[in-house]
Amino acid sequence: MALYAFSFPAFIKAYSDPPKPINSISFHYFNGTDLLWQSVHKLNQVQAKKRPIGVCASLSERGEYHSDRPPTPLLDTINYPIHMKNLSTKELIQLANELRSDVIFNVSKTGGHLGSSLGVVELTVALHYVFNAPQDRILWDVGHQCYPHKILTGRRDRMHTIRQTNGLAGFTKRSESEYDCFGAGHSSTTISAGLGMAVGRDLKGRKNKVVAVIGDGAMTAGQAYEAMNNAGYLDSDMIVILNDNKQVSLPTASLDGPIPPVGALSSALSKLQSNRPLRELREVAKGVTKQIGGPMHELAAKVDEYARGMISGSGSTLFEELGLYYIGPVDGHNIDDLVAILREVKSTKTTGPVLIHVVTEKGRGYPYAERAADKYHGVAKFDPATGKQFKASATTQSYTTYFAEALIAEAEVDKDIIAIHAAMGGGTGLNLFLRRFPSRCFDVGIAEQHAVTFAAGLACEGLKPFCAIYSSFMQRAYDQVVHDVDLQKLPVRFAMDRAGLVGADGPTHCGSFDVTFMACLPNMVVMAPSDEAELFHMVATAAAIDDRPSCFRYPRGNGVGVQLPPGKKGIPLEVGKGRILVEGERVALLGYGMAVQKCLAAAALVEPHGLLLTVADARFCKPLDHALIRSLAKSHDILITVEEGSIGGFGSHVAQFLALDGLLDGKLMWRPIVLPDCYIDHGSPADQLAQAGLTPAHIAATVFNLLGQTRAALEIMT
Ligand SMILES: Cc1ncc(C[n+]2csc(CCOP(=O)(O)OP(=O)(O)O)c2C)c(N)n1
Ligand SMILES: CC(=O)[C@@H](O)[C@H](O)COP(=O)(O)O
Ligand SMILES: [Mg+2]
Repeated sequence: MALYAFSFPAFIKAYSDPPKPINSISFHYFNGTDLLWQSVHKLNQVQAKKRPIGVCASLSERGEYHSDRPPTPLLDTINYPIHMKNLSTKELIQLANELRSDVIFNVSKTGGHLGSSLGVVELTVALHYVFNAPQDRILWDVGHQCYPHKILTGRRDRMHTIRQTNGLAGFTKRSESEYDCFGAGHSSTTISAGLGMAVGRDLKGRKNKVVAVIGDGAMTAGQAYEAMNNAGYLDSDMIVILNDNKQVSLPTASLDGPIPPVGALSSALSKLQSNRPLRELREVAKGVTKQIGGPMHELAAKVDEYARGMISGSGSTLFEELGLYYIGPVDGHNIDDLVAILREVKSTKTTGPVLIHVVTEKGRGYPYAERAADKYHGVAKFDPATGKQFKASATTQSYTTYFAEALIAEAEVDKDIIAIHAAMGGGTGLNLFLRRFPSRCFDVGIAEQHAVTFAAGLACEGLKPFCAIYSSFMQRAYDQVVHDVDLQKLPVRFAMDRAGLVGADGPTHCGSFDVTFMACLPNMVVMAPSDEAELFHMVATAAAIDDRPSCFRYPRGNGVGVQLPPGKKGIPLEVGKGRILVEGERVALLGYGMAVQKCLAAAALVEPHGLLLTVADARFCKPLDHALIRSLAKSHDILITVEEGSIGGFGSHVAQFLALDGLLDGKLMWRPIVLPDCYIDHGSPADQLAQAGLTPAHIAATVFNLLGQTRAALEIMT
C-alpha cells in the first residue's frame, strides 16, 4: 500500500470526488460529514498465480513447476544488499521471482523450512532495498524464514549446505554473518531484542534503524506483548513488521487438515483486515501531514484522531493500545507498496515504535506449498517439478506417533485425560489425539508458559493434563513448572519430545537440559523410556501418578523395532524401579532413556574382546532405584552411567547417591558419560553423537581405557 502523498488540492478533491480505483488501494467515497471511506483493496492479487516474470524456463511437463533451475540473471548480480540499491521496481519484482525460484531449488536439494521463506520473499527484497543492513538491524523472529535473507546477504553460494554439518545454520546466527544481528530458533524474541538494540543505539548516539519481523504465530507468545508494552512506554524508534500469513500452529510432522489460527489475536488480525477503510484514511492523513505544513496539520490530525478512535472502537488496534503506531494491512507480496511504505516509515523522524501489519501467504509462489495444509513448513528433499518429497522410509513409527497412540489408549479409558500443546499439534502428534478427542485437546498458541499453568489449573479441577512440549521449548516455561506445578505438587504430566540431540535444527532445538532442570525439583517424577514399548508404559505410568507432577522425555526419530504392548496400551511401571537387561561382570553400564540402546551396542562391540558387560536400564532419574545402583556398585569394578543430557542430570544424581551411600569410598571406578559442556552445532544426528562422544564406540573405548586396555580403546575408535 503506498502512502498517498496527496498535494493539498488533491486531498480536498479526494474528499469530494474520489480518484478512480487504482492498482492496489483506492478510495471510493468520502462523505465530508462522516469519516467513512469505502475502499477497494485487492490485498492478494488473484493473478498471484501468474508465472513469475522474467523466468524463461518452461514449466515441467511432469508437474506444476520447473524441473530445472530457471535462470536468475539478476540475482546472479546480487551478492549483498548494496548491489540492489539502484534497481527499479520492475527489477525488484524480477529479483523477487528469481529469489523465490532459488529458494525452492535450494531447499529441494537440502530440505528445511520452505513455506515461511517463500512467504517473505518480497518483504525480504523490500527490506534490504530500503534499509541498510548490517548498519540497520533487521531481525527475523524464529528465523526459519531467513533463507531469502541469507541469499541476499552473501551466503547464496553456501545455501546448499544449510542445516548440515559445518554448513549454514537453519536460523539466523550472529556468528555466521554480520547481517544476522540476532540469533533465533525459538520464537517471539525479536521485539525484545530489537528494542534493546534501539535503546542501545540511542544510548550510543547512533542513528541506524531497527526492524523486527515477527509472524502471527510468534505474536501469540507473551514475550511479544511484554516487549511491545515496553516499547510503547519507552517510545523508542523501531519498526515491528507483523508477518500475518494465517498460520500460527504447525502441523509440521503430518499433512493435517488446516489448523485454524488459535487465539484472540488471530481474530483481531482478521478484524484489522476487515477494517481497512478507516485505517487507510489514517494513512492518507499521515501522508498529508507529511506533505503539507501549517494549518492542515489540524485537519489531518483530526482525521487521524477520528480514525484511531473509530478503529479502536472496534477493538482492532490492539497494538496502538500498547503504544505502537499501527499501519496496515499491507499486501506483503506487492513490492511497490512495501517499498513505498517502508521508505515512508524510514524517513519519518521520531515516530516511536511503529507496527506495520503485512499480510502474506505462506508457501507463496510454489503451488504445492500453497495447497498443502502445512504450507510445506518443514520439508524433506523434494522434486521441484512435482512437489514430491523424498521422505526416508522407516520400518517403525516415530516416537511422536507412539506417544500419541499411547495417550489415546489412556484417554479411551480415562475421560479426565486432557492434552495440551503450544502450537505444535503436528510436531507433538497431538493432532492425532485431537481427531479422536476434539474436546480434550488444547492448542494454546506459541505460549508454553501459559500452557503449563493452564495445565496446572486443569489439575486443580481433578483433570489429568498431559502437556506435550518439545524439551527445548519447555525451557521457556521453567518457572511455571517450578512455581505453579511442582511447588504445589499438582499432577501435571509433561511429555517432552525432541529430547537430546535433534540434528538439523541445531543447538536451539536440542533437548539437552530437561533431565537436569526437571530432576532437581523435589516433587517431580522423572523418567525416560529406552524404547517405544517403554514409552507406552511410561505414558501409562504418568497417567497413574495422580499425586504429584511427572515427566518423561523421548527423542526425535523412530523406534528401534521392539514389540509394542498388546492393544498399544501401556502397563504402569513401579515408580523408581529400574531393570537389568544383560547380566555381565566387572563392568556395568547403567543407561538412562535412549542411551540404553547405545549401551547395548557398546556391549556388543566389546564382546569379541572377551568382555561380557552388564547393561541396566535405569528407567527413573527421580526417584532413583537405590537398590539397583547399590547392587551394581557392589558387584562390579566399574560403573558407567550414560545419558544424552547435560551435566546435572541422571549421572549427577547417581553420583550424589553413590557418594552419600559411601559407595565411592572403596575400589569402585565410576564414570558418567553425558553431553559435553558446550553447544553441539547443527548437523546429521550421527555427526552430532560423534561430536558429543556418545556413540557406542565412545562408550566401549571408555570401558577399555578403564580396564587399562588402551590399544583396544584406540582401535575401537578408528
Ligand atoms: C518457543 C517456540 N515454540 C515453538 C516453536 C516452534 N515453531 C516454529 S515456527 C512456529 C510457527 C511460527 O508461526 P509464525 O511466527 O506465524 O511464522 P510462520 O511459520 O507462519 O512464517 C512454531 C510454533 C518455536 N520455534 N519456538
Ligand atoms: C522452526 C521450528 O522451530 C520448527 O519448525 C521446528 O524446526 C520443528 O522441529 P521438528 O522438525 O523436529 O518437528
Ligand atoms: Mg504465521
